[in-house]
Amino acid sequence: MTSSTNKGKVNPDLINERNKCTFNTLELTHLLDGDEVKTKERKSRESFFLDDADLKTEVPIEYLSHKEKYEEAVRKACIVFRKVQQLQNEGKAGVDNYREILGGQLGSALLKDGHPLTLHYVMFIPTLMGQATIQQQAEWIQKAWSCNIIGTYAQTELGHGTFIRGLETIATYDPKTEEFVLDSPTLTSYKWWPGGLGQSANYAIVLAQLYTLGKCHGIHPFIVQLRDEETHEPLSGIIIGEIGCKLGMNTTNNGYLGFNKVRIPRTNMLMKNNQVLPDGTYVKSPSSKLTYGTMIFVRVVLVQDAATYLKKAATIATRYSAVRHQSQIKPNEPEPQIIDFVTQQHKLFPYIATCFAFQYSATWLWELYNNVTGELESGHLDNLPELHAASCVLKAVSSADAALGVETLRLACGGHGYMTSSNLPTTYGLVTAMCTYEGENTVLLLQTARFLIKIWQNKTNVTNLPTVRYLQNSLNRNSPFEKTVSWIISALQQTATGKIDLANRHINERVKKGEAYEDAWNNTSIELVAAAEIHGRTFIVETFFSTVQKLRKQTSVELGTVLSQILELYAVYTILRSTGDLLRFTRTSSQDIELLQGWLEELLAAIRPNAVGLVDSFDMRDEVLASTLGAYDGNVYQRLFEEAQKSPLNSEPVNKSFHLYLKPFMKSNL
Ligand SMILES: CCCCCCCCCCCCCCCCCCCCCC(=O)SCCNC(=O)CCNC(=O)[C@H](O)C(C)(C)COP(=O)(O)OP(=O)(O)OC[C@H]1O[C@@H](n2cnc3c(N)ncnc32)[C@H](O)[C@@H]1OP(=O)(O)O
Ligand SMILES: Cc1cc2nc3c(=O)[nH]c(=O)nc-3n(C[C@H](O)[C@H](O)[C@H](O)COP(=O)(O)OP(=O)(O)OC[C@H]3O[C@@H](n4cnc5c(N)ncnc54)[C@H](O)[C@@H]3O)c2cc1C
Repeated sequence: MTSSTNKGKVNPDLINERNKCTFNTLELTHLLDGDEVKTKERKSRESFFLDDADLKTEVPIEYLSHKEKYEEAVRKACIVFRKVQQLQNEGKAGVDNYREILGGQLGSALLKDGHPLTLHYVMFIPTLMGQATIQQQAEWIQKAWSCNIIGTYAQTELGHGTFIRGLETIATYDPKTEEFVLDSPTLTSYKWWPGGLGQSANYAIVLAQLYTLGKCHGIHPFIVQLRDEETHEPLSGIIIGEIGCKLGMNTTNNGYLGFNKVRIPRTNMLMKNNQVLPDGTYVKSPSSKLTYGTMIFVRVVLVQDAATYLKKAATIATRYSAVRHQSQIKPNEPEPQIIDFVTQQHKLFPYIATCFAFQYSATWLWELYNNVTGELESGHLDNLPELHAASCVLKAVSSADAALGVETLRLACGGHGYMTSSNLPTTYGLVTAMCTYEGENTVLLLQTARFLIKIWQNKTNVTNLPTVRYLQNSLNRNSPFEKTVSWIISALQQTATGKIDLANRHINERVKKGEAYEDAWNNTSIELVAAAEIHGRTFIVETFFSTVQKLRKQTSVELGTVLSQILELYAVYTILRSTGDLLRFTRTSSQDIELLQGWLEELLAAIRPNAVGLVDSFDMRDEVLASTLGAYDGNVYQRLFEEAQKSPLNSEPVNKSFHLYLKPFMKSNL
């Protein structure tokens, strides 16, 4: 295995685990990357960034002040972006590469607590590409690609993040000067949160309520210059700053922004979808939701990012569990590796399986996204609702499970998992943010529920809608328990259908009793969210199943067996999370649940010899893991001790506070 960059002696427990592994880890690495060539390319990109001496930080960032953290992050971000441009010029920077460079793989290795310029690539450029006219793209895109301007995406305000129709920033068209006047009429209308906005970006896409000829037309995107291109001073009428410390992502430079009657040319409204003509006439696009396109794009790419962060945490916790010994299983026997406790396996292995499950759903979603955006370009909007519903539920489920997974894996490392040097707390900070940004998860699940209920109520023909095809006939499917993934999928589908049907009945009952439909919806929303969630999980299991079926045709028998085991584990674990619903909505009996539990335990035992091999296959370099507990060589205790020496408190034998406070306190008597 080549993932190690650390030349230290490998811990004997890990050597033993690697010797036990029943499959070729390199074969799995290639499969996860796509093929051998892609693995080689990824590794060469990793070296290109990680071996650059200028991108290393001497002092752990945790010991820097807030300001120093930011300054160090900008220093590195500029080097990273320069290198990205170099890749671009060599034609080596596709979306997958940006994903690595900005997300959980390389991004979080280079800038551990967030990148102050990410929004430039993740939302600013994609919005220009998706919402600007050809002429506007000619004006802005090149400047943005070459980073002559750095942008962000300024949508959320102090008062509104979710309900974007309620945004208060105003852009009023003045036909006399052919300009828009941007204004923040209230404190709650100040933009609040955009990444890089504080001190980094000099441009932003600003979402504002458009007024022309006295009429409001809802929110629209505008490109707005915020700072002077030479001095970086805020332009006249721009009130700007950083929002302060957060649970995590403390180097992303999230900012606030207010406008005091700031004028921008008419041509700075992004007009691919809707237009304002010079005389102020408003020309409407076929769908008002096209303005929301960048949000869909980011939700889609986040599913892969959730998988990547989970891979990182799973690698750290699994390797640590192999080298950590504690307690006794039988008296007078040596202390076992903690990975031999079945409860520990239950914390680790389902999340290893989840990494695969999310990666395969992310690939599926990315393909759907490309197909549907291609159709949108030629004016076909038919598949947009399904893309929106699928991206909402997959973003919500993957980020929620990744956050829960990272926290579970942190707990699985006991006290040492609480050290920032384990990198699990910082990873949690990055992942839990995903549950909120780009659409708060409950809100997104309700969007998917809206789609599901609409289909259920209207008895829509679902033949051509892959994510909901199962709704056609699964309500009354009552097959007896079989120890197969197909049975689990069928039972999950039946459960999801039952929950959708029940939520729908409850809405109808409430309406019949005289409630307004919207109140009935709100009063049924606990059930609606639960229905959407199980619908999402069902889809993830189904996609995992069909992917493994395909992959098994090309893998060795040994790897094929392991892939089937982790698929089964993910499926059984998922269905057991819904035991209550299974008993309610299918003919599953209490004995069947016992059989499922037995199956889960068998799978944990079957996967045990390959656990380290599986996470080794993720092939995350030590610099990517950045963890005292997760390094390839497993030298956990040396690393913990070495990292502790970096604490500034250890640089002198006696701290001045002893003389200032402790000693007088200890010597004085009341
Ligand atoms: C450059 C090259 C490429 C390289 C790039 C490569 C990149 C790779 C990078 C990889 C590393 C990643 C690193 C990450 C770093 C972190 C970055 C952090 C970023 C964080 C940024 C943010 O955080 S940025 C703000 C996001 N802020 C939201 O996310 C607000 C949520 N809030 C709503 O999104 C709406 O407010 C909400 C609720 C829908 C209601 O909207 P609403 O009230 O208008 O609509 P209604 O509910 O009334 O629904 C009315 C009808 O619209 C339908 N509909 C609604 N939305 C639709 C839609 N999008 N598309 C179609 N249809 C839609 C709906 O289905 C209904 O349809 P119907 O009527 O037929 O049923
Ligand atoms: C780290 C981070 C980075 C961000 N970056 C950006 C950025 O670059 N650009 C940008 O514009 N924004 C950004 N945001 C803002 C982000 O998109 C919003 O915070 C997010 O959309 C949630 O909106 P909110 O904060 O208004 O939450 P709220 O909507 O106020 O949510 C609070 C609670 O209300 C509930 N709730 C709200 N509406 C409903 C409803 N209709 N039904 C049921 N429950 C509801 C939610 O479920 C939640 O429990 C960022 C946020 C974070 C945390």
